[in-house]
Amino acid sequence: MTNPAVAAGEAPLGSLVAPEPTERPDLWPTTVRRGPDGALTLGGRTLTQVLEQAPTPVFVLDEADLRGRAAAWAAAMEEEFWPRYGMGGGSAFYAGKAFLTTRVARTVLEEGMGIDTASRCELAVGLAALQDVDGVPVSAQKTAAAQGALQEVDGVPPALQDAPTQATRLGLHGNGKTEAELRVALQHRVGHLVLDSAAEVDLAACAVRSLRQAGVYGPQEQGKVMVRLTTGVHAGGHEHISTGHEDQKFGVSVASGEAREVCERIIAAPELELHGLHSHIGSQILALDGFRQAAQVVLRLRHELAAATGWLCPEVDLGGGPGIAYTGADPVAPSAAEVARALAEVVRSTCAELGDGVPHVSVEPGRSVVGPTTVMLYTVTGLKTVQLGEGASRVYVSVDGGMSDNLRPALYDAEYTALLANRRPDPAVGLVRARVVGKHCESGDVVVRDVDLPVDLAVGDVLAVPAVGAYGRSMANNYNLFTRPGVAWVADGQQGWVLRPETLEDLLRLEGD
Ligand SMILES: Cc1ncc(COP(=O)(O)O)c(C=O)c1O
Ligand SMILES: N[C@@H](CCCC[NH3+])C(=O)O
Repeated sequence: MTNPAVAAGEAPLGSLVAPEPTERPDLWPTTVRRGPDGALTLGGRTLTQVLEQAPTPVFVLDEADLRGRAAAWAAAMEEEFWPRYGMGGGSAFYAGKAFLTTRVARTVLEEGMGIDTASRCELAVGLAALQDVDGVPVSAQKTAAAQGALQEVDGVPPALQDAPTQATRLGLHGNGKTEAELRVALQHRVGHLVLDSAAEVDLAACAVRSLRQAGVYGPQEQGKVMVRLTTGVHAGGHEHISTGHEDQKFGVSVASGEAREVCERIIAAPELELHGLHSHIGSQILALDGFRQAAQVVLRLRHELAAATGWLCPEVDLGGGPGIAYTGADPVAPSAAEVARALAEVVRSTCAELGDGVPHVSVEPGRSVVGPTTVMLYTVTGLKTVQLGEGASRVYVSVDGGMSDNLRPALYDAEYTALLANRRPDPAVGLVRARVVGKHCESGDVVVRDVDLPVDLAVGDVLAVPAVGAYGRSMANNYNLFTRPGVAWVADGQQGWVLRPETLEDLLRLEGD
């Protein structure tokens, strides 16, 4: 068979074939391989077995892989920053925004990570999981007034009235937090309550006063808070996911002096303790230099604050952001151990230069914990060939999902790849340049912009898109009243649902009169 040509200026045909799991293991969940029949197997289950219980479109999460990645991050931070090396200790918090359910939260907590949350419902899920895993006893001091405070926040279920009150393995982020949200976090003594603005300092102080009055806090007890700094370091895969530079909504600027003012206010406030300084420079970062630069800015501010006030912040949180590979064109991303080592080196040398003790150092990776653990399975529903002139053509491959289950291509021009999953591609049949598209009424509804697929691809074939675990299901939506796909877990030959597929009933349940 003669392969059709690709358009001028495009990558040569054959260069955009999705790597097999054996070729680029970093792209795929650890247990994915081809079975004897040529179809993929996931978590010890054949593709047919997976699809019998979880038809396409479906996310499939490899639970052993998630455990391994969470354990690797926890171990890397502990090993690099453990006090026996003269460091102040280290910890890793999973950024739940990447994908959070109670099961996912329990899994990462069991493997030694904390959980960073960014909304009241993420916090509620983190609290529920923490209670399951750590069994932290319910506060004996909980009063009716405090229960009233909890109820003020919609979406924090009554079950959380019994939540642990020493949730130091949780964090809460977000710009524009309300006093009620801050109060819930303070009531549960989340370990990383990251204030985002000067206004939040006042609200947090106010919340502590009300918790003292309610008897939830002792008369002198302080709320432990961190401050999110804007370090001026620009990094990340796309403008919309880069967050350390000055002209954006998060954090307080170090360069303008606002950060120092805000921190000094916290140090002076009787209700608050400045537990740490926080920096998050962006997401999908593959080079480590930005992290090093940001760490230096944070540590210098810590030094200046100590010189001015005598208070040396015990902790520094260097945020999330480590990237992953999405296609065969991406480099293999730095491992958790490599990132932790780079941070340890810069923290150690900068503190030595400044003459400061080394702080406890934490990180908040999301994408690199869950991203590669999950593949999306789609069924091919249609094929259309478009002639591009001069013999070039492109095949549009429609699948039974689209921008409602993966918004990243539309939002960030994100690149993905797709592998024929239900049979081994036959090298003898040749390739076509394909664009995998969804079923939504938008021409920008693209799942994979460019990929080379076998010429004999047919309706009914199954495609696997790797690396969709982070910001896939978590940013899924109901456009065109699509029901959001489920997330199946697979492990040791078993499977179940992390999240069941949404149904029409789920959508109709919310309708009003
Ligand atoms: C404050 C904060 N921490 C952690 C993360 C997690 O980032 P990533 O998934 O890139 O590791 C984000 C998202 O970019 C974030 O905004
Ligand atoms: N949602 C983004 C990452 C931003 C994370 C939040 N700060 C993505 O899909 O890449």
